[in-house]
Amino acid sequence: MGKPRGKKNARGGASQPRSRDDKSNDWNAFVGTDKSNAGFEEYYKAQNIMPEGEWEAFLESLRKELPVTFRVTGSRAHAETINDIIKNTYVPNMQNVEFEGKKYDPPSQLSWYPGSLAWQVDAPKRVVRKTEPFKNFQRFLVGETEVGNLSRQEAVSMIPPLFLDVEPHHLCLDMCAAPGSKTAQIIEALNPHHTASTGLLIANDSDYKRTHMLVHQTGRMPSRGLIVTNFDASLFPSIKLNGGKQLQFDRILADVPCSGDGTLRKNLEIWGKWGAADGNSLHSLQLRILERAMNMLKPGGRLVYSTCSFNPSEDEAVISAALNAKPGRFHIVDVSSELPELKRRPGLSTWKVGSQPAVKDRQLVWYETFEQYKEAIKNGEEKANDRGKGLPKTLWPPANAGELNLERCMRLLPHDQNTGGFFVCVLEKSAGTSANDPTSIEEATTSTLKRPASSPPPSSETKRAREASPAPETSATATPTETTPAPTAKPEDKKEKRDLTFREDPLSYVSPDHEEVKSLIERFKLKDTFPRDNLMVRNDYGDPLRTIYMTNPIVKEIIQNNDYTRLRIVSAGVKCFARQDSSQRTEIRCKWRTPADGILEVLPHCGEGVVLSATLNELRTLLEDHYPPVESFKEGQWKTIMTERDMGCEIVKFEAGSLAGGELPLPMYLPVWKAKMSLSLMIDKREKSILSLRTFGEDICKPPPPQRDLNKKPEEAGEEIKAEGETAEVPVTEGEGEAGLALVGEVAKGDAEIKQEQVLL
Ligand SMILES: C[S@@+](CC[C@H](N)C(=O)[O-])C[C@H]1O[C@@H](n2cnc3c(N)ncnc32)[C@H](O)[C@@H]1O
Repeated sequence: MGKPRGKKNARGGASQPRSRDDKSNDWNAFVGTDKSNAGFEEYYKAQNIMPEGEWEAFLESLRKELPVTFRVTGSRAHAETINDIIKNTYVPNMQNVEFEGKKYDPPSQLSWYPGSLAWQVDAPKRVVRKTEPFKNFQRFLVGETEVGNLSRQEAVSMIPPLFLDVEPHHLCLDMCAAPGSKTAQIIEALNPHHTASTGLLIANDSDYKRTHMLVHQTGRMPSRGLIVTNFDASLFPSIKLNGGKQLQFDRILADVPCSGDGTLRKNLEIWGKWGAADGNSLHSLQLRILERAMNMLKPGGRLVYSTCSFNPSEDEAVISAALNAKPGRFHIVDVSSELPELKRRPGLSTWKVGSQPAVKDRQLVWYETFEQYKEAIKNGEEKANDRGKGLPKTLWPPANAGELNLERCMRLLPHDQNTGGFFVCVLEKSAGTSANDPTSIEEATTSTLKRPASSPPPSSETKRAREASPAPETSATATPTETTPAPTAKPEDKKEKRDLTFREDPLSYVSPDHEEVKSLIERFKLKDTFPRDNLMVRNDYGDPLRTIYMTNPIVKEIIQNNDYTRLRIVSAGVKCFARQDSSQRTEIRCKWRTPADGILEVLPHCGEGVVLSATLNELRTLLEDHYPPVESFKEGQWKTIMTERDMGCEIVKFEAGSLAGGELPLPMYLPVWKAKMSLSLMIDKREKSILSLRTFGEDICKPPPPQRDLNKKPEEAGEEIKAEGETAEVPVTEGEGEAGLALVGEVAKGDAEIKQEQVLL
């Protein structure tokens, strides 16, 4: 089976290859420009996805604007507090909102969502834009989403991870993960109280650019147990562990690319493009992804298969074909008692297969059986190809469909609870199943050679590491020195050949005795709990050059037993320390700061007196000026402490409360850089502005002074001299937008593409 062709649609699948402009298909004669599509109606009426009497309600619901829904991100210590703010501050203010003579309800909680942590806003966008209470609420939503306390997500899309039933020790795989909303839910489940999880999540997507969306998205919910990979999920490689063991997953989510007709309420273009061929052509890829997932699942493990398509050819047909490919080894789990308030429809045990040949009227042709279809091909009545492929036999209901418990699958219909459409099936592997499944397609699917080269050039970290370190051939035998320590011992010698088409930076672990690690331990008074042997860098030689990531032991085991290019690892762990470029570098004992992303990971290991307390007075000054002199702060404990502190990074806890014209509902941890005479809040300017708006109701941040070329003298660079000959220290992050903002314990990242998907209301 080939990859879907044509442009990608909202669900990452192939879109209708025949475009609206394809005159030969007489498109406009077939498809209305309004929200209707005769082929869609004919197809789904025939499928009996609901009783006939409900058809009009179904269509009517599909034509309505989809309500905005969002989750309070579950693993935050402050989730309840955020939920209470919505419930007790905003909702009461949104009673009795009237617009153009009509009353609109305030946001309501989704009854089926655990802990009532998910919300729905029914008011249409224009009401939100034009009425003060909703406008205020929107500002709150945008701010909290930016900092990662809320996550905008379609209600039905929240469902699959809930049925995955993830526990903190689980080894999980999210096969088609981008942009990452379900990935975030799995991370939350792995880290329920933001404790260091022993579990693993590999978040994978075949689209390289989208893996970077994943990296940004998961930056809001950093996890030491996270790896992001870039693979065709149907070819996902086997992963080696210590002692030659092979990794098997406790939980796998296969949220596969699909035709996406369940998203008709928000992707209106689907009304014009829908065709039965879309679902038919995706079936085989979906099946291969599901079968690959089945092979990698631990006996007794759970696998959730989901699509946002109503189409049985992408849903029940895939499930039954996969079950029949492994008779007796998997069963569909009866989850009718889980999430009892969630209305769902049972899966179908029989369905129809329709073909839409590329002829003028795009008439649907039904084929009762595969044999009938073959006969039609033979007689020349049907082209041998639907999208050039021919329909696979597995599209038709198998003879044993009635025995597979397909009714345990769930179809979410829009008119049941005012949502989009979705299909979810929970599968479990029998506990007695052999780990090495004899029908495993592993051998045939693990070769990275099959993957086209599509990687970007190496990043600056790699280049820098290559410049700073000996060439790989010689480094293996080089004697370790202070500055280029040997990589930590690996359990086995890596014999795998590198896939040179994959050009992300390598990963290696820093020696726990490295001088830079010692400087971190000294600066942050890191306790014995600090996982100093789990510090990873993005170069081959264990050199902490710019960024240090923290991983957990299972991630380390994977990285040390598998060539990173074979696994196509885009990122791993949490960015915990970033080197601070500074004009005063030589005088600074510890040249590392904690980026806001990683602050929560470092926090539990910090010794007494490391975390400094501050108020909104200090925050105001730090936001107003990029490098406020210590002098400029009000007299008090903060100023006294700051005057005495060594240069370097401080972790500051800004206490909750109302002060200085601002309000902070929850405490917030942020990194502050202490220079000789001045301070600097170490978040990027965009995040400063967001924080300012959120806390002080206005953007109080002055524009940053021009960045100084550190190779030039201040006077050459035209730099402002701050005080007593001290030059302003330009906080050099790894690119604007990279620094996160750890508010209420979590982080946010800027990413234009994610923003597009996440624009609230
Ligand atoms: C429905 S979206 C996934 C949505 C995601 N699970 C979420 O909740 O944010 C499908 C994703 O599958 C990816 N995809 C398409 N074909 C794939 C393949 N063969 N292997 C892995 N991912 C694939 C697309 O790039 C797209 O990001």
